[in-house]
Amino acid sequence: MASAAAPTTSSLSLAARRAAAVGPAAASPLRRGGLAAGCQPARSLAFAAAADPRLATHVASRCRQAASSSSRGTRAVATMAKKSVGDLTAADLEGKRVFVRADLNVPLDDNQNITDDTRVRAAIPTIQYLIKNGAKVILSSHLGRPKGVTPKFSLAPLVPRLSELLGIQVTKAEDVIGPDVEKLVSELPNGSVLLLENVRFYKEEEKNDPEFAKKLASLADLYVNDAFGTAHRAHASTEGVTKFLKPSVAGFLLQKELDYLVGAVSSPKRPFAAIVGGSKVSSKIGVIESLLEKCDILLLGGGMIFTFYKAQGLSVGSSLVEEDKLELATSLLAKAKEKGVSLLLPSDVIIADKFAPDANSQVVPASAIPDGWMGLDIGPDSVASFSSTLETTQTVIWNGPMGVFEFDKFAVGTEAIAKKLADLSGKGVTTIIGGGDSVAAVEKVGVADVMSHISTGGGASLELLEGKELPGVIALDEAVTVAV
Ligand SMILES: Nc1ncnc2c1ncn2[C@@H]1O[C@H](COP(=O)(O)OP(=O)(O)O)[C@@H](O)[C@H]1O
Ligand SMILES: O=C(OP(=O)(O)O)[C@H](O)COP(=O)(O)O
Repeated sequence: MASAAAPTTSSLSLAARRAAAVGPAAASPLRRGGLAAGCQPARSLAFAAAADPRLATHVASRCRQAASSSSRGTRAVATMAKKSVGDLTAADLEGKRVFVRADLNVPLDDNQNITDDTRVRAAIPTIQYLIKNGAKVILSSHLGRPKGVTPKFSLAPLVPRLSELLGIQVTKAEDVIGPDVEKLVSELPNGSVLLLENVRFYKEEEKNDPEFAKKLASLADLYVNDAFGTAHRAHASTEGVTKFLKPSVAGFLLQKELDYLVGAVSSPKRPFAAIVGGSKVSSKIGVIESLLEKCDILLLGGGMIFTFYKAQGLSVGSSLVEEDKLELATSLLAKAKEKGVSLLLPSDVIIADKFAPDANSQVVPASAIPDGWMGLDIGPDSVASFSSTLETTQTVIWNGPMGVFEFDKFAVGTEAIAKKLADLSGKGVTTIIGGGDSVAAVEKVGVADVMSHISTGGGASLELLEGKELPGVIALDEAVTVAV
């Protein structure tokens, strides 16, 4: 946009105002804490506003500050901000067929009962907004990784829960495309929902086949992507379809995820601590390197610490070690030093004589792991020092458990960190749980509700934290900015 005057984020303020009109339904059910008060990037501001109307006023004001404080910053708005479903009014939506891609990939038990409905609940605000504005919602998702049509991966078990949460009867199609689906779509009244069958029953979905994407698009007038958990996949229903449907906009859940995982992490309230755990350093290299650019404190736990210990010349017994990553571990330690990041490794560990829930265990200093024993959790001194370090922070992001938390005996460190973050969240610290096993740990402890943000995407959140762009986000329309 060529203008001598600095562009402002007027469109974001508009988004904020429109989001405010959405009402409480637009607030994500996952959101419990407040947004970081630190200077957020403008994209995050827009997303915060749309995802949570309570933030609208704050966001509009922050957007003005961002616009006036830095023309460089506002250029970033123009290139990064995505158009939001909250930008669409009843005039845009009434009677329109809206293709909504959600991530309803929920766990089912042997009787096809949903065992964790988090993703269903997280999808509701966007659908509710569309229904209330008179749209005809064509809802699409995958479930599992079926190879062709597989009855156990049908989306049928989602219908009762969706209907209950939305307060209307959701209709289900037996297919994804084709004449029967087209007929059902043509019969949809305003403010109704048609759930398509598992989009991965067509191999063309994962191949991002343009003809298949075109057929999906032909069902609708416009597109909303709210499938954060699948936004790192360039599939027909997440990326391909945007080439045939305009506008293509972000849903409220997608916005909220980006708000926290990009916004709060890029411009955090400081001190900003990252806790990274999990099994292997190799699967977290990207995220550690990226976080070292942003955080003040990095706490490491989980199986990866033994590669760091060994790189420092300590004996690690039969703990998990990636021999080919010893140099990398050394260079990450050096990078932390160079960046002035305070990197903490556990000072003690809980070791086991075998990898089993009933293994014999003992607590030893990190420097004294005997041969034949393996470290499966961080020890009590480490929990205490990690906790007191976390006390000093204002923003914490956590990805990966501190130990083998699936075994009760070695879940203590992970559970203690989960409780500490819950405690900090209650004191106003922004706490972000970045998907995957850390979410399972937080849920196991029963403190999920108090965290500022719990991501609904494991792989997607990891890619975002690594600084990667997600195809499902990139493909969406840019928010319009205007010069004043
Ligand atoms: N000390 C350890 N030794 C072996 N495995 C571990 C250890 N600590 C944690 N793990 C395992 O790491 C796994 C999670 O790793 P990862 O997939 O990288 O994390 P996330 O899913 O949070 O991204 C868990 O299954 C856990 O049992
Ligand atoms: O569950 C999902 O990802 P996650 O296990 O990384 O959170 C998403 O629904 C994506 O599924 P996929 O990894 O089969 O593409």
